[in-house]
Amino acid sequence: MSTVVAVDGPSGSGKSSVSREVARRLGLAYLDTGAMYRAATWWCLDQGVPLTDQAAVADAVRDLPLVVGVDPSTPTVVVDGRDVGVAIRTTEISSRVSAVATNLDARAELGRRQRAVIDAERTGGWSGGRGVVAEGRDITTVVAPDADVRVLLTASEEARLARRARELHGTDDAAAISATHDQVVRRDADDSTVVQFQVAADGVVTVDSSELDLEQTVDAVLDVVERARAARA
Ligand SMILES: Nc1ncnc2c1ncn2[C@@H]1O[C@H](COP(=O)(O)OP(=O)(O)OP(=O)(O)O)[C@@H](O)[C@H]1O
Ligand SMILES: Nc1ccn([C@H]2C[C@H](O)[C@@H](COP(=O)(O)O)O2)c(=O)n1
Repeated sequence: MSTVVAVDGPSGSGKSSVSREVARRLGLAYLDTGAMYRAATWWCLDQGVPLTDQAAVADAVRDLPLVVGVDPSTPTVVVDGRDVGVAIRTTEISSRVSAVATNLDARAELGRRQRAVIDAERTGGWSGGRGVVAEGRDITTVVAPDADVRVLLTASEEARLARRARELHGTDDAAAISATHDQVVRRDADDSTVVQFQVAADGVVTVDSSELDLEQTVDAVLDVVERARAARA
């Protein structure tokens, strides 16, 4: 029986690192939906589409030539034949991606593609139909509300800022925290105007990683999956 695991949460809560490792350990596919929003943003900029032009962004996203690879050991993001795995992680993309993420037509198109990937992995696909861990902001609520396991991965703002600062600047001193504010707090505030990922919806299990390290957080999510599987058996 295949398993679909949906993970949402704010920036820096650990969704990507934790979901990828959970997928790897369970032999499931891994879908990073934030990477799709980032790829769409990269494409708009590459094509000279002004991010302030909502209709033009929606058109560009509808035609986005995107292929995502869902092997958790080597997830890939390819746009128009170009590997953009590194390019979509730049500060410029991080600071501009909310313009695409708050475009409702772009959300509809990317959500449709995400559902197609999840359905393919549920029934066949990369891991032979064993399932998928899909993470983002609206997977538990909009994209896959019917997932077998739904998790909201949270952490305090303080913990999330410190993690991102260490990742980007190698330190979590005051200057690094200040430089990270836009990528975590401002971005979440903008994204929250169109999607709810701060509070767990009904039936969604909250895992708070504020006081956990990465390994402990992976174990906590694996525990939620195991309990859901046991309840299903
Ligand atoms: N429980 C944890 N304890 C300490 N560090 C963690 C923990 N979880 C993740 N990290 C680290 O925090 C950073 C952010 O994690 P990650 O990119 O997985 O977050 P995210 O929720 O996917 O963020 P975003 O939505 O902005 O992409 C990474 O450097 C990661 O290694
Ligand atoms: N399901 C999703 C996934 C992502 N987003 C938005 C929110 C972020 O600003 C952006 C990039 O995500 P990240 O790579 O930082 O997780 O994409 C969304 O709105 N819905």
